[in-house]
Amino acid sequence: MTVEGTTGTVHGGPRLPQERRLVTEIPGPRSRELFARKQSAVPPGIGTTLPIFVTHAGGGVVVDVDGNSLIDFGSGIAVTSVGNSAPRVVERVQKQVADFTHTCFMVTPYESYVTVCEKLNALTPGDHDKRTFLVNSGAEAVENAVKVARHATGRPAVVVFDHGYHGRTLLTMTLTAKNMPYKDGFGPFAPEVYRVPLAYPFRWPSGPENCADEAAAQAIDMIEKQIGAANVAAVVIEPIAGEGGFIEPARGFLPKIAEFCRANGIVFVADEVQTGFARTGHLFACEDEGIVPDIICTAKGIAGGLPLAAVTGRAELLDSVHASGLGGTYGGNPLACEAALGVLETIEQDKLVERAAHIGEIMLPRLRSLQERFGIVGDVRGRGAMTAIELVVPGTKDPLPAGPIAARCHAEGLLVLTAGTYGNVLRFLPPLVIPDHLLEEGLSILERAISADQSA
Ligand SMILES: Cc1ncc(COP(=O)(O)O)c(CNCCCC(=O)O)c1O
Repeated sequence: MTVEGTTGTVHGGPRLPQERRLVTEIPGPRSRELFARKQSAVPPGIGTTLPIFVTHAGGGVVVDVDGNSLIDFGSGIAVTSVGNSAPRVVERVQKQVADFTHTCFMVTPYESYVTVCEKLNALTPGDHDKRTFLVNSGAEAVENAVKVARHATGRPAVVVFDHGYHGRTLLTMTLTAKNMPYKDGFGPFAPEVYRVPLAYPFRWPSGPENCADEAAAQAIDMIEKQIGAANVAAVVIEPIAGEGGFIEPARGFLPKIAEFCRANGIVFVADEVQTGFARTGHLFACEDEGIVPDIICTAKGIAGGLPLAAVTGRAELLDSVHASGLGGTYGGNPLACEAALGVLETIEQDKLVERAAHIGEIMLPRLRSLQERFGIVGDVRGRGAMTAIELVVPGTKDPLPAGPIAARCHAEGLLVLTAGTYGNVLRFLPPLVIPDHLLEEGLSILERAISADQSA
């Protein structure tokens, strides 16, 4: 079956009508009832971007309990890249769930775990000998990457960057930059974590042209003078900062940092939890500047919604850990492993890397036209199906909250997410299988939301 607007034949394809359909206000009455129950059962610390309660999802839409069909520009935060309930994922998981649901790979292993690791060892950047092990979340993957780096190097320090996001566990919360909502009140934090500047072109003081060289020089100087390069186990960086605001580091920055790590025996850890698995128009975002990380952490898009994450790295690093020094009960659950195999098949057979690049070719020009028309659009950035606009007071770099425009989009049936250290970024993460007509319709809703905001 070919889904209109895709670059290939989408296996099976979404079973839901690929349309925006509003039959009530957003959220509708049934969702409002359910939200009241949520408020009585779930603490408010678990936030809600858009309080519609979902019953179905697939292709480029989510359908709620009131019968509304909304355009999905969120993918569950960059997770359902191959589409919700993607056919190959469903087929594999349905068979697996009827065979066995869990044995704990450390107790009695099973083939699918090994197959996933073999594929990640082959597909991730670099042709060196690699090993992979599987965990349950992005934070757990980053935690374990740091454990391995410290164990392999015998060094304590970890270097991260302004605007970085790495998770909500004690260590990954410490690695994360933004205080509210991620860190406030949860200290004391983990020791031996140090933060250096990120090459943020839009906000670099001397302008984007000098950003890569100056930011790299400042970061390296801080490492050498304040930490000591010989004390650093790992540098952890996102090839595109996700929660921090879809910041593409100025070109040249990542290669300089990677070279510094190589020259000083520092483990370069690429956190591709949000950028991985075709999202940016490459299978992995590191490929864009030819970066070969020593360790790469992946999650989100890896298993189409099933909880899975992976740590893939140089064999000599991962093999340095003593027997049973790594692990966890559920890591590499068989259902999630089958889902991951379905995802990898779908990415390859439905040419979703090319599809992501195509989505970027549609979205970025439209976002740049918004920048030309509306002064509040201060920056347009991103790659493939991971793009964003940063909102500012016209003529300044002063942040404008993205929430009100996101709310206008939600009311019109477009699910969009915000991001950014300053809460002023609208980010766009559509499923890679979204049909072109829904992309176009979603962009038109965004344009109307910005225009209405300007008129308000
Ligand atoms: C780069 C990068 N590394 C690590 C993580 C953490 O991945 P987990 O699977 O959420 O633990 C993320 C998760 N990003 C979404 C966070 C949602 C929220 O908690 O508000 C990421 O983007």
